[in-house]
Amino acid sequence: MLYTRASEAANVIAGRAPGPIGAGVVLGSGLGGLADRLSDPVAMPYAELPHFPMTTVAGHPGRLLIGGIGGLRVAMFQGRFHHYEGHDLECVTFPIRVLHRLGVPRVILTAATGGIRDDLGPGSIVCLSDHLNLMGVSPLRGRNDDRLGPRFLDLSEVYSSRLRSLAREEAARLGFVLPEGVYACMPGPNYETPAEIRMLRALGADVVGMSTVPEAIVARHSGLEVLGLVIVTNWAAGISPAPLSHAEVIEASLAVGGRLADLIDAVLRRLSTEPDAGRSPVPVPVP
Ligand SMILES: O=P(O)(O)O[C@@H]1C[C@H](O)[C@@H](CO)O1
Ligand code: HPA
Repeated sequence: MLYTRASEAANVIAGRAPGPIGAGVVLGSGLGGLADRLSDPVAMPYAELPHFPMTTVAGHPGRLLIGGIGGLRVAMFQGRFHHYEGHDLECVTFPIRVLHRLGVPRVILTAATGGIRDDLGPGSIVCLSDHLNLMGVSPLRGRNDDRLGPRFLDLSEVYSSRLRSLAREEAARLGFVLPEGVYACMPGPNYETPAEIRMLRALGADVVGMSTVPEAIVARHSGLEVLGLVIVTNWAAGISPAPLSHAEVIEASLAVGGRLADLIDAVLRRLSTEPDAGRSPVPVPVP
């Protein structure tokens, strides 16, 4: 059962890195370098954690690091699972269920994306205001376990307006404007066609990717606050003058990753000053 598996993984993690954790961060393609900001990190390869699958995509090393950033203990997933790798969405979102069982109150989701809106070219950092789930399935499909969250979940505000304005303020302090945008989640692994990008633009999408949305839905199901910060690594298909490639995505992520790391670092330091910063000495023992 998912609840039991997530609890077992949480128990092992809490045993190896005891103490409350104030935030989780999921690092997207080529963004793993953010983990270098952690002080005194404890590294746990996914292979050493119960029920974790293996990552298979370049730029997703596959380990969990727990360490400090400005007074806050943070759990960083250096590598995520994607639906297109063949994992079902329960598996893709397992790290979020584990954060919930660890009692972590919020998660920052990061990703590489293609830019659709005219002002969101390569190198842009975008704060997600909403999403379009075009994967064709919800990660909440199947029997609901009420211990994990409600059957029918309200998604009126997936991406916390409180965290969004905090991120905007911290970006301004760092000297740049943080635009907001709507993320369209496509199934992948192929990139989109130019006709699909025209469709996504007409639907109101600003950036496009192949992840993040299942994690965001499960995080809300679990009662976590969500902040989505993505980088634009390329113009989307049909807008880009050249064919798209994952090598280009990784290269662009590495180029902008430092600025995104500065922003996330600043947001986490700011959160560390909040009264509930290091919530919850769980995990709850497996029943
Ligand atoms: O894990 P993210 O969403 O950052 O990875 C993006 C989407 C695909 O996995 C890959 C395409 O280049 O990068
Ligand atoms: O153009 C893209 N499309 C989908 N996913 C992506 N991830 C990075 N760039 C893209």
